[in-house]
Amino acid sequence: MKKVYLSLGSNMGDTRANLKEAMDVLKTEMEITKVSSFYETEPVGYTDQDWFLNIVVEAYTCLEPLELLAFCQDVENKMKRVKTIRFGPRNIDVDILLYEDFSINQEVLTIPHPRMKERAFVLVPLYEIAPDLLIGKEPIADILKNLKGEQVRKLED
Ligand SMILES: Nc1ncnc2c1ncn2[C@@H]1O[C@H](COP(=O)(O)OP(=O)(O)OP(=O)(O)O)[C@@H](O)[C@H]1O
Ligand SMILES: Nc1nc2c(c(=O)[nH]1)N=C(CO)CN2
Repeated sequence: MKKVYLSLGSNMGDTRANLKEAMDVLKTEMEITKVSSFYETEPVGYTDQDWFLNIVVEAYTCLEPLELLAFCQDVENKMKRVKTIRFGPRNIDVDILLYEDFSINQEVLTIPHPRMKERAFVLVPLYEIAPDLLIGKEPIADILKNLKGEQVRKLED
């Protein structure tokens, strides 16, 4: 089993229900061992849209990296992903952040996720569940300290 971190986001429809449904489908191929709090987050990339609800999960899976990518896309397809423009509104988005200490740099799959170090909506929930994590060789705490990211608000349970 390989340890992975995934980012889930939604800003259309019942966003909390969408994230929960995505986790239920993910559980068919992985054991989810940690789930961050839910965070309301300012949109990044394309700002004229509703705030997102984001979480990060830690999970263990037998899927190889490209199988995991295809499975994340299956989850989105199963939920009939509505997606408009790049970085725009969507009912569900499932991205691979990290896969053990594996790295790959292809257009179809880049790990670590190519934009994760600039995104508070990824780093803040990730830090909550994995404060000692290294991203590449850098401690997540150091990356977060220097981040001038978008606003994120942790929701209480
Ligand atoms: N680590 C990764 N996780 C998920 N998709 C990836 C990853 N690396 C590359 N991709 C590729 O990115 C493509 C676009 O993914 P997607 O539609 O989710 O982008 P986006 O959500 O608009 O932007 P972003 O990736 O910045 O969140 C996918 O088809 C996939 O092949
Ligand atoms: N706050 C926030 N902004 C985003 C998000 C997301 O999940 N949260 N996903 C995007 C997909 O490209 C683009 N912008």
